[in-house]
Amino acid sequence: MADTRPHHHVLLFPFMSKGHTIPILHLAHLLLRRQLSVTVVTTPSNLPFIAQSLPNTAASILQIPFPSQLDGIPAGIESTDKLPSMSLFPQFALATKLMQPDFERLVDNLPQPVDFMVSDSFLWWTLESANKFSWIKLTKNDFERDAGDSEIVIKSITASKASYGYVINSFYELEPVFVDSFNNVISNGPKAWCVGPLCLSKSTTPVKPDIRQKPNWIQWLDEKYEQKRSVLFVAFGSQARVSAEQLKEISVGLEKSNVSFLWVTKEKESELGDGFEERNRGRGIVVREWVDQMEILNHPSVGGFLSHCGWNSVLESVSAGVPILAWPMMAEQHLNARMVVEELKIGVRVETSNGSVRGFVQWEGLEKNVRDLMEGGRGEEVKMKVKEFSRKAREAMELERGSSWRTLDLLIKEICSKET
Ligand SMILES: O=c1ccn([C@@H]2O[C@H](COP(=O)(O)OP(=O)(O)O[C@H]3O[C@H](CO)[C@@H](O)[C@H](O)[C@H]3O)[C@@H](O)[C@H]2O)c(=O)[nH]1
Repeated sequence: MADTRPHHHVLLFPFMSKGHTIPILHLAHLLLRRQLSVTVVTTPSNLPFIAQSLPNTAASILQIPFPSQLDGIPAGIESTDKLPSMSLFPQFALATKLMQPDFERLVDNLPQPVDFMVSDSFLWWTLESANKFSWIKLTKNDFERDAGDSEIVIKSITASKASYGYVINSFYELEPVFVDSFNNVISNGPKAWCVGPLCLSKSTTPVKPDIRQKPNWIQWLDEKYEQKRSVLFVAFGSQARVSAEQLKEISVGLEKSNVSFLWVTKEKESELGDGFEERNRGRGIVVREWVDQMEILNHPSVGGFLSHCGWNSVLESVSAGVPILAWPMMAEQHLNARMVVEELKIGVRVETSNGSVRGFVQWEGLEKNVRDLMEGGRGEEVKMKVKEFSRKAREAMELERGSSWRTLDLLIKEICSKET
């Protein structure tokens, strides 16, 4: 007999920041593949990005307005990567609380009851909403070291600690010691559930053949592959802002290194140094559009990643088996970089002129580090190690057998059996 039980319904509410939204959308794919009903809540300007990331799926995407007339936040900005300055981040995050009445109204009117919600700890107030509806809330654990004891961090941590569990975008085999000690020693409350890397969440069986025109940077990478050139991919995520002085050092360092590079940046040519692109034509390419970073990292010509160590970028590089040149800039990226270089040994770290982890990076040091990664030296060692973790990442996500797949199954089972 056909199974006529209603599918469990999950509500996802990503924070309005690309680096926070993307992994939750990957989680949506994993839930949809298990036949769960998925509803994603967002704001009008963020809706197209979400819809584009969940094409041809049964997910429903609902919107609530983003608060207007906020002090210091220009009208129309609904995502942190569009903020004129990252110093406005706390105001932006705190303002999301104004969405609470609309959010609760939306939930009240959903056609299907919600079994559980996964939201972001920066939307700390959703825990309060969840409790009003007697829900169980899951959050991801994200400590912002730089933010110290700011109001938003305190709210976020308080809500996380009171949640049912932490959905962690990682896999057990990447950091078993940390997962075990967190679950068995550190946390006497919510447990960490490693269900990633979420960037590997989509089924590998293509639904239909890829008939799109390849973007010009992928065609460029194809050429480099034919020329047997190994390419350094350079990208600093969706939020990090690099100072004008630092940009110049990067462009000089890349130019002097003689290494092929693909640099994704929003900066104009004048910021990188006049004539930079012309002088490096053939050897390097600068891309100012939104790219498919996973597609680039998985291209066979990409041999290294100069990264700010945003956690998504780290996991994407691990999944693709690409070693990292770690240049942490803000938030928890310094911790991630230590993990990459010192614990996992899948990357090297950029040298700063004064030896401090937050110091200025001069082109001479960068040139040396780039060569070290791309032309042997430490490169070979870290390359072998990252390939090993890439294999383990894929195994963790294997249908029904992988550790992350099974962890998510267990989590769903545990929550859905509790509420009856
Ligand atoms: O042109 C682009 C630019 C970015 N990305 C994607 O955007 C995401 C960027 O995420 P991440 O590498 O984590 O960087 P941030 O956006 O800077 O991430 C923020 O959120 C992360 C997760 O909480 C934190 O680890 C970081 O410190 C914080 O800066 C990744 O999935 C990239 O693949 C693209 O696909 N195309």
